[in-house]
Amino acid sequence: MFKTLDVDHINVIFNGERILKDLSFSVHKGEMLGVIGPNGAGKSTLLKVILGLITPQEGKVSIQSTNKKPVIGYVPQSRLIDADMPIRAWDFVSLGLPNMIRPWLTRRERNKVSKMMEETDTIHLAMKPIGKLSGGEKQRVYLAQALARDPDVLLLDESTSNLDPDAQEAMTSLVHHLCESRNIGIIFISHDLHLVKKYAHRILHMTRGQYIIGKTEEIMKDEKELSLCLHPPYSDESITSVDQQINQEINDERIRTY
Ligand SMILES: Nc1ncnc2c1ncn2[C@@H]1O[C@H](COP(=O)(O)OP(=O)(O)OP(=O)(O)O)[C@@H](O)[C@H]1O
Repeated sequence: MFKTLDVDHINVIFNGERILKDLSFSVHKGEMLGVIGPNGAGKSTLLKVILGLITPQEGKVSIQSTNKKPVIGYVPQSRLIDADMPIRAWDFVSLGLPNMIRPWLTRRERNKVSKMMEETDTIHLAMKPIGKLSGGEKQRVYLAQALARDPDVLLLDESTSNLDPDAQEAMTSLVHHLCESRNIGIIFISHDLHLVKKYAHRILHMTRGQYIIGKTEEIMKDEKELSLCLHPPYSDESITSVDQQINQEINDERIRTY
């Protein structure tokens, strides 16, 4: 059973530039931490450090769990999957099972795959080729695959951002439900403040080298300011003369074409 994930004084430097600076926080069981911040703030880097894909120059990540080897599930924003890939959604989910050294599945493992697909409402897609599923269907299948490992911690990197608003809401609500029913820890990166506000228990707001972490209502107190900081308004002054020239050429082309 999962207890806590501790991120302890993490420092990451890329090409002499400090991307993560002395970042520390914890995620507890049954908690969903929303991570927000502008492009380049280091959000994905943080997830890669937790996954062990990037070794920080300083600091460490530890997971307290009754499992001898704590498991991390990961759902990316998207995956390159060939539309003609001859693999069914059911088999794709089974690839998430731990210790798959046999070429066959035991009855227990088969039941597990079916259960994960039922929980993520994808069982009706089980026999369809993965490449033929819609974006929203694929994301739910990726989630089922990540859950098949019985993760202590689940990491989602903008994993709903390609979906329409209803599908985003449905998937985030499902993840929120799984977090509480399985008592796992979830970290989800999102640029959608509405979703973060509704589903995160706490929020980590990252900017380059500066972090604020707190309860959702606390961080969202200045929602308008936060929104401006994450999505700066479009301004005519930011258009350079080169941009203007390109826009003019595009308009001229349109006039010529139509
Ligand atoms: N492997 C790497 N080598 C060098 N620089 C990197 C590497 N990975 C990321 N960076 C740089 O680190 C910074 C943070 O990148 P990161 O992907 O973590 O940002 P992010 O907050 O997830 O941004 P976004 O919201 O755009 O996804 C960026 O400037 C990026 O170019």
